[in-house]
Amino acid sequence: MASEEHIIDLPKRIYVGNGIIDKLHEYFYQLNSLSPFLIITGHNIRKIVVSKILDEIGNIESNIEVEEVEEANIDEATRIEEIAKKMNTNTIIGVGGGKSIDIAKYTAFRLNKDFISIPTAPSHDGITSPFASIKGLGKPVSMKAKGPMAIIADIDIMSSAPKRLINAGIGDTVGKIVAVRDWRLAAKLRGEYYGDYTASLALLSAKHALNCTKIINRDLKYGVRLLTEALISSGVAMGMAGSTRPASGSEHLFAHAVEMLYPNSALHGELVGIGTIIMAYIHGIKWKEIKRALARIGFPLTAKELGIPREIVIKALTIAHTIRPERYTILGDRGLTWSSAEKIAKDTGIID
Ligand SMILES: NC(=O)C1=CN([C@@H]2O[C@H](COP(=O)(O)OP(=O)(O)OC[C@H]3O[C@@H](n4cnc5c(N)ncnc54)[C@H](OP(=O)(O)O)[C@@H]3O)[C@@H](O)[C@H]2O)C=CC1
Ligand SMILES: O=C(CO)COP(=O)(O)O
Ligand SMILES: [Zn+2]
Repeated sequence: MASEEHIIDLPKRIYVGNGIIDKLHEYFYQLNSLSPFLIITGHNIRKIVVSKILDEIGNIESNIEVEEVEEANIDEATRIEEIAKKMNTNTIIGVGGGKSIDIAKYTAFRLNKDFISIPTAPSHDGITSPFASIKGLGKPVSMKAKGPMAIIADIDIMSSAPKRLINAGIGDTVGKIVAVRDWRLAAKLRGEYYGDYTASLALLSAKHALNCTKIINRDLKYGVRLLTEALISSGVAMGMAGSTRPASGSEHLFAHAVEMLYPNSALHGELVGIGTIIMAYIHGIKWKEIKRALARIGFPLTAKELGIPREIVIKALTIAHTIRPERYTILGDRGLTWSSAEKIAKDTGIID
């Protein structure tokens, strides 16, 4: 069965390297980026990174505004959209983690402006993807947004992010092992279109993330570079598929369910990592190997370590299948019962 027609949304340029934030002015010139610029960032990143960006481009290009966001939710998105309209911006730049990047790309999509992605942590694969997770829009899953015209990934900055954020990026990426399995299952059982090429690309990212767990403890910068490339590539897979299907299956449904029931308790990638172990167990694939790899980097592997009550884990497993019923996964249409969810969470060591 052929997929529906869709536009493949890919970045024009990807800059990756050490200390490249100092070359920003040159890159903006190469990209022919149009001012006024609106920079979307978070409170911490404004101090650590945006000040450097302003030093680099601000003295030449004075037409810049900086706005901090607290959460990727619809209220913040609406506020930023009003600001962007008022200043008549042409280019929206997301500088930070997934939250700032998502608000930037969502606003750029709404107003049909250019979007530039400047990640400061390798914590999620939204760096490249033309999708954004905005809370308060009804469902906790991502929606269409603007893909970046360019990505500027400074490995020095990304390596200086807290270890927890780097580990979260590995968690988000190993999740593709399950996402692709779910997709294949949907193709077999439901006749859904399965994109072999984009699935392979997502799996390649997961393979590199697993490999990263052997490298990152002894060579942080090389490990972060490898991980960043895997995250970018996973975003490309989503852009090519025209959906998050290659990158999000039942492991993400579990993460979304926990986030709904117990908001802001853990990072997105941490929940995806736990979800991957659980769903790999249900699929009957290498869940122990994934768990061992994550243990190597000090990834939180229990609900206790994440500060999430065991009942939330079990409840999340029982409702995960209801979050995106149109996307078939190993959880099927009926999901897990309380007792089976409890057994699986115990067998995988996520709860006592
Ligand atoms: N669109 C997509 O396809 C995807 C979207 N996502 C979304 O991304 C979000 C998760 O992103 P994540 O990055 O984990 O979380 P956040 O963007 O919330 O960032 C977490 C924290 O890390 C801080 N931070 C970022 N970089 C650094 C750094 N270099 N040094 C010190 N602190 C830093 C941020 O600071 P500050 O407060 O200043 O920003 C923030 O406080 C979720 O909302 C998720 O849904 C995830 C995957 C894919
Ligand atoms: O987080 C994502 C991919 O890593 C996006 O997935 P969702 O479409 O489930 O929000
Ligand atoms: Zn994710």
